[in-house]
Amino acid sequence: LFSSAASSSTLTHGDAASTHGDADGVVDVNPPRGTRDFPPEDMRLRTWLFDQFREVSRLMAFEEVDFPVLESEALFIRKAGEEITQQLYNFEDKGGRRVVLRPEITPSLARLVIKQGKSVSLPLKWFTIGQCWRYERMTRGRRREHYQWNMDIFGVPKVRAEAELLHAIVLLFQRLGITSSDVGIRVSSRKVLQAVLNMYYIPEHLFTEVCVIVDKLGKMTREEIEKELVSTGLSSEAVQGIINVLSLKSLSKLEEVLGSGVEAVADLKKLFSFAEQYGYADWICFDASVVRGLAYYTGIVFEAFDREGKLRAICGGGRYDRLLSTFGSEDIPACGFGFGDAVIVELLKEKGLLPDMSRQIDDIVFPLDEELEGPASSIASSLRKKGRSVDLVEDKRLKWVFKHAERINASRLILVGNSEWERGMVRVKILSTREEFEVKAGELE
Ligand SMILES: CC(=O)Nc1cnc2ccccc2c1
Repeated sequence: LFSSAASSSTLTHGDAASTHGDADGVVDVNPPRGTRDFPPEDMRLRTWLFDQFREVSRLMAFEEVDFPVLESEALFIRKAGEEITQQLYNFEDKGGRRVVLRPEITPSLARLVIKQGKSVSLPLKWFTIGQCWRYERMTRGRRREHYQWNMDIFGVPKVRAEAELLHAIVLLFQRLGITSSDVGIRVSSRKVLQAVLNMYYIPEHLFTEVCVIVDKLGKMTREEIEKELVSTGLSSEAVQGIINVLSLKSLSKLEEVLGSGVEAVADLKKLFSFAEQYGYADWICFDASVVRGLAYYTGIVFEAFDREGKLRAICGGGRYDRLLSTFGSEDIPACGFGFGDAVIVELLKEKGLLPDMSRQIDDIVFPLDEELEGPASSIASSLRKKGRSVDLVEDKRLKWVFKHAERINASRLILVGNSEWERGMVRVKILSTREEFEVKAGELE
């Protein structure tokens, strides 16, 4: 989905002195820094991907919802030091209101659930595909926007909700031709970290902060993580305890460390047994280092990764049972995931799985001279009413039309010529077989 907006091409107006644009009247044709245009070919790929998101949402019986990209800043002010809240695309509008271009979707979902209040019956299964924004100093040249598919379940406290979400993710990968040898999904629970902090009598209020720090494992060295953890006031033995547990990759080892009967272990065991029943067990693996970087997760968390380790996380999510109370409402148990539009396309390119994105049109209708433009239009109109996509072409030489027909993969070329039209006929050329014949204009379909 990357459009080649690299060159700083500029558009010169006919009248260089045009009023809008820069001093010398030229307009920069590139979109704002960190954003993309979607010219037709890129848009066909994006539409194809979003159609896959929609089809999986339909299979899972989720309902589509939507929200403004613009939200109150208050929805995203959190104190846990997450990267996403330190890069808010925020500003003050002309009414003096603090607003943001949303960096994520979940808070908007929570807002709507609260707003709908008593009028919705639980469980709710909602999905949306929406653009999200961040404002980064351009030092890193990264994108400032991307599109995310979000699937969320409200009102199901047990891990069968997470099992449903994982099924949606696996269904999506399978639809794209990705297998469990290409991609895995690391699964853990924040209750693992909670249990460790309890073992070291660490106060509850440090939990979220520790999660955000630990999420940087893999992006920062172990020493840096330890330093950050110590700076929150943790004892060095607590830090060692955390680091050790986070390196665990087997549930039985985890049970040895945390003891049996710990909720985290029970949840994960149940989830892995559900995975067997769904038939996606070979897609998931326990990995205690998965915590995800969002402050509000409270339970199971997961992220999909490419097994070659070349790319960033493909998608991720988890349980967030306490988010609504941070907005002053009664809590409703919830879990969900976000699936971005960028990494998945890089993966498809890597695996040679990008679909053929060429155009396809049913018919080209072409009047062979000017006074036949009227009849050509009536033919185009009747074909379109029958559901045929018609490209009505005029003011072109026949040679161009044949080239154009190939370029847009037209199935038929319908030529409206004088000699045929006088007899109420048109000439039809089937472009795949080259066969050509005359048809009564009224019998075209
Ligand atoms: C790979 C990519 O484009 N990431 C990306 C791009 N824009 C964002 C904007 C908001 C939040 C996360 C974002 C993440």
